[in-house]
Amino acid sequence: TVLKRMKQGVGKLPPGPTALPLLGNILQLKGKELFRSILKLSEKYGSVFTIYLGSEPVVMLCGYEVLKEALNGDDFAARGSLPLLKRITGDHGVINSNGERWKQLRRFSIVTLNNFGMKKRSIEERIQTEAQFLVEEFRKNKEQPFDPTIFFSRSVSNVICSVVFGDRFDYEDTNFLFLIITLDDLFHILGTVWVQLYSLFPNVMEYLPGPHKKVVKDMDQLKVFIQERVKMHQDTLDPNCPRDFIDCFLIKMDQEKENPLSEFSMENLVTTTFDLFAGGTEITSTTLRFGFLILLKYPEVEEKLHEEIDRVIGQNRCPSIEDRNAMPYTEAVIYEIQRFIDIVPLALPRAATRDIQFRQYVIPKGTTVYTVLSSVLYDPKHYQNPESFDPNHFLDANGCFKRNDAFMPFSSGKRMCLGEGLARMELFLFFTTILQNFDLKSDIDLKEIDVNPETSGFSRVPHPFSFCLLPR
Ligand code: HEM
Repeated sequence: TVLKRMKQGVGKLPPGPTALPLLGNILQLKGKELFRSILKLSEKYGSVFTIYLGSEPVVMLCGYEVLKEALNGDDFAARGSLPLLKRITGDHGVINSNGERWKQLRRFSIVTLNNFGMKKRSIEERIQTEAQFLVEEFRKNKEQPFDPTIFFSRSVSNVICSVVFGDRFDYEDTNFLFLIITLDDLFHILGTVWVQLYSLFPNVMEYLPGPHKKVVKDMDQLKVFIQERVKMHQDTLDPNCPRDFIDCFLIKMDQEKENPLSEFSMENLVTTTFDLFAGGTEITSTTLRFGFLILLKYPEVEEKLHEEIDRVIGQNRCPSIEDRNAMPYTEAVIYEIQRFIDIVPLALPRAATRDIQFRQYVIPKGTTVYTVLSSVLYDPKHYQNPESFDPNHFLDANGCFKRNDAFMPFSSGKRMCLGEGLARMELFLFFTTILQNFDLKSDIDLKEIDVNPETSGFSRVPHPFSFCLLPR
C-alpha cells in the first residue's frame, strides 16, 4: 500500500542508495553486519535516508537529535512489519500489535507489572531470591572454568516466570529447559540470513525448508505450554487474590466480557505472556553475560566495584534496589556496559502512523522505519570516547552518577521497552550479588579477551567464553 500511495504522488522519501528491481539494496546490506552497513550508508546519505528491502522502502533514522525528534509523540509509535514474528504471533500480543489492541495490552501490562512490584518490593524479592539461587549454583562449579550462558538464561528467565506463571522453576525442570532452549533457538535464527529472506519473501519461504520452519513449530509448542498453564490458572483462580500476571489477565477478561471493544481475549493473553517471556529473557541475560566478559577484561573496574559493594553493602546482607542511590560507580558501569554492547542496534521496526512531514521529507503512512540505536549510543557528539569502554561516560568530576540523554538502549517514547524497570532492577541485583560473593578470574590472558560483539542481524552477542568464580 505504501508503494501504491507513492505512485499516487503521496510522499517525498529521503534519498538513499539506488535500489535494484525486486532485490532492493540487498547487495549493500551485509546480513551479519546489517547495522554496520547501515551506519556506513548514513555517512554518505546523512542521518535520514531510505533503503529498499526487496521492493519495500524502509526509512532509517540515525543520531540522537533525529531520534529525539522522531520518538517524541505518536508519529512513529506503530510497530513495523516483522513477517516471522507475525507468522508466530499473528497480530496479537503487545510486541507485534498496533492501534487500540496495542494500547489496551501495553497499558495493562505496565500497570500489572507495576502492581506486582516492577518498581516495588515484591519483584525485588523475587530477583533477590533468584540471585541467591544463582550464587549457590555457581558455587557448585568449585572455581573451575565454565561457560556462564545457561546459568544467566535460567536465572533471568525464572524472574519473568515467577511474574507471569506465579512461580520459579527448578533449574533442572525439563519444561523449563524446553522454554529456554526454544527461545534461544528463536533468537539465534533472528540473527541469521533466514530471517532476512523470510522478511523479503514470506510467501515463498513458507514453502521452503530451513531453520525458520523449526522455529515456527517450536513456538507453536511454546504457545501450547502457555495455554496449559492458563488452563491450570483458570481451574485454581481466586479473583480476590491474583497470584501473577495470568491471574490478573483472567480477572480483566471476566470484567470486560460484555465490552465488545475489549482486547482481553484468550489469544491476547497467550501471546502477551509469550511476549513478556521472550522480551524478558534473552536480552537481559545476554547483557549480564556480556557485562561479565567486559569486567574480566578490565580488572581495575572490577576492583572498584568490589570496593563500592564492600563499603555500601558489606557481606552480611543481600543487595537491595535502594543501594543504587549510594552506588554511583556501579550504576555508571552498568549504564556503560549497556551503551558499549549496544545490544539491539536497530531496536525493533516501527511504522509511520500517518503521512508524516519529517524535516524536508514526507513519509507515507505505513512506511517501515528503523531507529538506529547504535548511532545514538555511539554518537560522538554525546560521548567523549564512544569506541572505548569507559564508565566515566556516566560519572561527573566528583564521582557522582551523570545522566546522558543519548542513553537509549531501551529506545524512547511511547513504544519504548516496557520492561525497562524490571531489566534495570535485574541488572543491578544480579551484578552486585555475584560480585559480592565472587572474584572473577579469566582462564585466558587478558590481552586475548575480545570484547567486540559477534553481530547477528537483530542483536549483538559476546564471543563464547568461560571464566572461574573464586568465592570471596
Ligand atoms: C537489558 C534489557 C532490555 C533491553 C535492552 C530491551 C530493549 C528493548 C527495545 C530496544 C525494544 C524495542 C522498542 C521499540 O519498539 O523501539 C523493546 C521492546 C519490548 N521489550 Fe524490552 N528490553 C529489555 C528487557 C525487557 C524485559 C525484562 C521485558 C519484560 C518485561 C521486556 C519486554 C519488552 C516488550 C513487551 C517490548 C515491546 C513493547 C511494545 O511494542 O510496546 N524487555 N525492548
